[in-house]
Amino acid sequence: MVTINCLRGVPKITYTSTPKITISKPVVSLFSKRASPLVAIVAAASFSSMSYDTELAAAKKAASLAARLCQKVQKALLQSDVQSKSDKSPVTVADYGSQALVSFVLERELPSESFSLVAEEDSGDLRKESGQETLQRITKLVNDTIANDGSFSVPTLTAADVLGAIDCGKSDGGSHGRHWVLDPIDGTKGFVRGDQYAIALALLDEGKVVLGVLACPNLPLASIGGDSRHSSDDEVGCLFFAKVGAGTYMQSLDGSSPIKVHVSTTENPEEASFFESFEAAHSSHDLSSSIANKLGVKAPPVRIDSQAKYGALSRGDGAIYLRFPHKGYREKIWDHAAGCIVVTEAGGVATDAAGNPLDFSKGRYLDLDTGIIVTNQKLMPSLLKAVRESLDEATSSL
Ligand SMILES: Nc1ncnc2c1ncn2[C@@H]1O[C@H](COP(=O)(O)O)[C@@H](O)[C@H]1OP(=O)(O)O
Ligand SMILES: [Mg+2]
Ligand SMILES: [Mg+2]
Ligand SMILES: [Mg+2]
Repeated sequence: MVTINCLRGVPKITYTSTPKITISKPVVSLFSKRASPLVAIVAAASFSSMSYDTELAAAKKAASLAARLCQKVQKALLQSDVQSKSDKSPVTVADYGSQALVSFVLERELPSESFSLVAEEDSGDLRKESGQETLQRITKLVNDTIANDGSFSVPTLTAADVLGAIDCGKSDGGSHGRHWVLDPIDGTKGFVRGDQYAIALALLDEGKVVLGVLACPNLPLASIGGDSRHSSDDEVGCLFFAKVGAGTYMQSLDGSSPIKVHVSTTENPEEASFFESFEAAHSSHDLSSSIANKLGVKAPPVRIDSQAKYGALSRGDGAIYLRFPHKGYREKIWDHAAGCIVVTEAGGVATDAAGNPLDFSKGRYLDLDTGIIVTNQKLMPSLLKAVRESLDEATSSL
């Protein structure tokens, strides 16, 4: 049985092997030219032989457009644009606007697809009386970005359309079918500070990440090597993309020709610089420092926000990424899905602290042992050993 869940009041179509088709809602959507059941059956039949080219093109377009919206907001960020969520983490008009735009673009560009989106933000706060001004600002940002792009002929979106597009991201994901996975702004704290952030979009098919796109508007096109700061002359704005079995590419967000990228091939930890979170509250800097010492890494850590770390690693700017959130924090799939395929298709390996591959099939959260480590194939065994020793020491000193 193949179940296609269409959100936003569009049809829920259920197929059984008979095939029996049930359409539980009328085919009505402002955005979609929805698939007929016949088209959907054909799509289901050719499921296993998909090349994901159309999906990748749609994902690149969605992330690039969202990046434009974010760049505009970051340039003139107002204090009133930043709010606090119930977990005390920040959210801005750009996080919401980016999520609405990506949701809108995917549905427009992939009209014959089932559409399930697992995304970070929800519209709860925007539906409150206190959220109305923010909602108007987001709606304007989304409409302005669509109008400036010029490739969609749609009526102006209403605030209700924008709320609906944001709430498409409520899917639970899982191991069956296809699910888009979105972090509309990964690294919101970096975004607010004027530093690095990423729009991270991936596609899961039967629980596996099959494509990923990372738009990193502030990441220099040239290597950031051992220094996360860059001069104002450096050209910035990178788009990384990867498809299962097809490698990882990078192009400028302005649309230069893509170049194939590869992780660092160094086997020598002394030459290997490592990335970690800018925010000490997101990852234990003490633990990474202990691991780096054991491994013999000489260079100081390169601290940058967001999945831009995975992008930079995929082109060999550094050789290791260490992430050890503090006790009680649960990693979400949208914080790693796109980055993971970008780095693995570039020849890297991403595992949890025990060396298990990251499993994106368990729903909205990653279920993992302690932390996330990323490096190349050659360095992974010695990195795992250093991680184990450092974790043992940290436990015995408690
Ligand atoms: N307390 C926390 N511990 C670890 N990661 C966090 C925490 N709070 C938010 N994050 C998420 O960590 C990621 C960025 O971390 P870093 O820049 O350190 O890699 C983001 O996905 C961010 O969410 P968000 O997407 O809301 O910015
Ligand atoms: Mg957040
Ligand atoms: Mg995030
Ligand atoms: Mg986010």
